[in-house]
Amino acid sequence: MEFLWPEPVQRVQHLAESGLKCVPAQYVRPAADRPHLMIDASGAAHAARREGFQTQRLSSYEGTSLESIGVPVLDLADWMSGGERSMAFLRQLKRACEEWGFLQLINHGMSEAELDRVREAARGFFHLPIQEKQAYANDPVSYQGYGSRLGSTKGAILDWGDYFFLNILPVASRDMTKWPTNPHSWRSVMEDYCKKIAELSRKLLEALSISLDLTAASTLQEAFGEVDMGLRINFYPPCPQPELTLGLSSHSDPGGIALLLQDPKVGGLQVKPPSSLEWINVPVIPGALLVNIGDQVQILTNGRYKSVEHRVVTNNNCERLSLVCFINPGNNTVVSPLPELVPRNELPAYNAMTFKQYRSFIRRMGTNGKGHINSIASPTSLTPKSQA
Ligand SMILES: O=C(O)CCC(=O)C(=O)O
Ligand SMILES: [Fe+2]
Repeated sequence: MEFLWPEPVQRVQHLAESGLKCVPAQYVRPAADRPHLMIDASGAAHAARREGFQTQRLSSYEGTSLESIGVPVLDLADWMSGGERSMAFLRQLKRACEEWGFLQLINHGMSEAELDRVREAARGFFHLPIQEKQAYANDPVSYQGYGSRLGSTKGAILDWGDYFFLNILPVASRDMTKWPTNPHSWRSVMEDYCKKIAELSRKLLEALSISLDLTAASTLQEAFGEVDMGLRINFYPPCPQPELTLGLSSHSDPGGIALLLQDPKVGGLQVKPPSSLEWINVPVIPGALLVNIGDQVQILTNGRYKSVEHRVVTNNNCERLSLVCFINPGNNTVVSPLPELVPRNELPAYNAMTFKQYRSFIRRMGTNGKGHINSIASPTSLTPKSQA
């Protein structure tokens, strides 16, 4: 049986390649959601740090100290080295998860050359002829394959981007008919990359649990059950009017944690941490992996570690590619705040539900800032201010 999207699917890449000068109406965001971009002398649009302030080049941060960039940078070699260095790592991790929900991870064990091979295979698929790609078209039930929208609400405003999504774990959830055979290296490169990311995510979950002082009987790993892992490759073509659209509209990731490999040359990711009223550009640190907290970890930690709103802005001259691995609780795992993290005499801040039920929000309704998680905040709890 075929499951259909509510409207015929347009591939954004092919719209962009058709040379249109204006963005079609269904991609135009309401004024309040439009990115603040600045146009430089050559006519190229860049994301502005703040409206009216100087343009920050997204692709180059030479001469900028990492501290002044914003999103904290953590060195996994500190965690692996033990002793005082790993204690310092835990303190930085805790702070990053409480204040930013995002961190840039360096020395994670994968070389830049290796990451480039992953990006190259991923990009190769999007540059295949359209007919070849259409054979992998996804549907709104499994989501696996080549896609161009999130959510199946008729008439929704669409994002200026295409993607490729696959279930990776458990292995039984894979639909191998959706795994590209072209480029030839695609399957082996992605399989190998996902294996390494899964291994890295186990280290991160362990560090996260220790940073929360969780006891061995009640770790995040335990609470996740059998991990569900997904891979999403995002492809954002150049956009003729980037000031009207978003490559990916504001959302927090529904799952546990996400490990994101940015395009090494083209920025576009912006985050809005709880203490900020403005969107902050996330710089590209070549070779780093971005790690971010998803809604399930916010729920499990009773709001202590935050999933943070993020979005992607487009530009008018460069395509952008990113790869995200989502590490989630098992589909049928019931997720609710860990009792150890709920203050005595307080009710849990969130209602319990399975991850599968939770994920159906974004799959049905699309991105919605932090609306999905806020909708399951328990009304009787003292919801932390930052989620209001
Ligand atoms: O492309 C990016 O940098 C972000 C992608 C993202 O947030 C997602 O796929 O959930
Ligand atoms: Fe995301």
